[in-house]
Amino acid sequence: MSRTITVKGVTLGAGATKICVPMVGKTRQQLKDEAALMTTLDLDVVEWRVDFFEQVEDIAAVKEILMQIRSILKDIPLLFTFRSAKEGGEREVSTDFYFQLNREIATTGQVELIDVELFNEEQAIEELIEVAHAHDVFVIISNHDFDKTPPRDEIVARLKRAQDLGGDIPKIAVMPISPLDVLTLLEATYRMKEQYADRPIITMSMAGAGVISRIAGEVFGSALTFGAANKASAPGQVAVGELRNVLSLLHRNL
Ligand SMILES: O=C1C[C@@](O)(C(=O)O)C[C@@H](O)[C@@H]1O
Repeated sequence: MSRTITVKGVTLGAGATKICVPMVGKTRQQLKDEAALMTTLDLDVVEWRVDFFEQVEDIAAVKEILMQIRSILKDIPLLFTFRSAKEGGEREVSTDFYFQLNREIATTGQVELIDVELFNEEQAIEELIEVAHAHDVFVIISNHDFDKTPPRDEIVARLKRAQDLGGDIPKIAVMPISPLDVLTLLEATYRMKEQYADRPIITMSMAGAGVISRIAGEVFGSALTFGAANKASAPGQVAVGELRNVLSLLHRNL
């Protein structure tokens, strides 16, 4: 497995931490406007958080607007994410629908990456990865804890599990209760990167105290950070322009 992943000319896992900005529109019009806004920002990857879309349960409608988003974004790499309510997203759907949606989108040729949540049946995840890879789509395997920060070794274990399942990019987002929790996340990130990871990983500690983790990725080993345009998709995301300045500052001094 390669230590870096390159999508449409953007390399994750080498150099400065890259920036991903989520689109959180509810309606078709909002999504089209948001996609146009994305093309004006200094970002590397766009995430479509499809759980915000009011017609998400209609796969044909999702595909139709996806084509339009794709044509507006042109060559910007696109990550497709349905974030379930239990992991901080906007809604819950059946597991069958969740996998069907991801499977169908992975085969459209319109997205470069999909996000699949780790806490699902192993076989279903492996089957989805197979379909995605057959269509040259990379798979992020993610986990989110909006209530707390698990112990360091548990964070590392989840990232390892995502790697062992065959995810191209293991990812975890956790909530700090105290600033020490942010250190726990950073230490877990560094450990994973140094001792186990053979591919890029993404980690973040959320909310205000966690902001430091969203900018320090290049130091500790997180390949991608999420910044906000109009509306954040999770607590602690900083504005994309400011984010680039700080990431560049760190990069120049490393
Ligand atoms: O998983 C993540 C990370 C995130 O939760 C964050 O904390 O920045 C934001 C989500 O949109 C994305 O899917």
